[in-house]
Amino acid sequence: MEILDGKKISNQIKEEITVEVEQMKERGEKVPHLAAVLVGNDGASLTYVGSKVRSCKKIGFESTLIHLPEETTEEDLLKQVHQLNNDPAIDGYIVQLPLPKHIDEEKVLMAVDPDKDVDGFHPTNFGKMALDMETFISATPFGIMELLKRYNVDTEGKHTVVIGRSHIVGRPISILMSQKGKPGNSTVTLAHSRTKNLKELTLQADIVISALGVPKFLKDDMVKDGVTVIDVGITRVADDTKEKGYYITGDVDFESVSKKASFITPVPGGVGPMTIAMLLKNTLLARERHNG
Ligand SMILES: Nc1nc(=O)c2c([nH]1)NC[C@@H]1CN(c3ccc(C(=O)N[C@@H](CCC(=O)O)C(=O)O)cc3)C=[N+]21
Repeated sequence: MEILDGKKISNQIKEEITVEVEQMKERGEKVPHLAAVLVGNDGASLTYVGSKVRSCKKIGFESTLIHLPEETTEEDLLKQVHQLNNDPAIDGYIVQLPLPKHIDEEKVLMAVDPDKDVDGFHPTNFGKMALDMETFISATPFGIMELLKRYNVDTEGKHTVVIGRSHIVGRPISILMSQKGKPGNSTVTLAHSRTKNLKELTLQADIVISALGVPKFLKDDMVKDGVTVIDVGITRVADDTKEKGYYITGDVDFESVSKKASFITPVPGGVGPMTIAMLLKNTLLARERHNG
């Protein structure tokens, strides 16, 4: 069994980006500038956005955090989005999800300039991704593909079962895994909450990608020997004995499933840190495009 060490690989990627940023500086070019918009005070969102900003500092990017109150109106948020679209100093930005209930997420994501959409959530970028065109690929699926690539996990002709059909993980990763390329060329089954024979499917899977958000959902009796398991679920479980008041767990019952797996991602330290690294990678690509 080999651990797909997202923490380690994400640090490698960040080091690679740091070198590129230094070269940009030497050429007298502007360095990448990432902005993040956060509405409200969701604990997990604060952690992620904080971690993105810290990473920017570490690798030499400029960063801007726009923290708006929970009561921000949709209109005001859209104004902020247009401001970012029109600000030549900003290469790319993200609007952290989830947004408060009174704001129409789709409307906001549609307003983001596709050329600055380093999350790859805009329909233009999602469409390009689905059509094998060069574009910003959403950070989480991009991170999973990069992890498989760097560990040389063989996906060619293998059966991949994706659990979860979200727009930001399940749907795009099902497309990427089926595309031509390495990694890729996989036969994909996209399972979700209405799937009836899930266990039957996962037992056939060479690769299981779980993006469900249900702690310890995937058990060892649901997978075959030698399976590759990618755990995208990150759930905070309240626990007073922990310093932070919670612990983090994935969709996978790691202890039992890892005994059968040939490759497996841990939580924390797997897909999460890769997501941040690939967001930075997309921002670097945005800057390179703007530099021409
Ligand atoms: N516009 C937008 N883009 C996103 O990419 C986006 C988003 N909204 N909303 C929420 C999800 C989730 N997400 C994570 C990023 C890093 C970790 C991460 O670094 N996790 C650490 C643990 C961090 C912790 O302590 O909670 C780990 O798995 O090791 C997790 C999850 C990005 N997302």
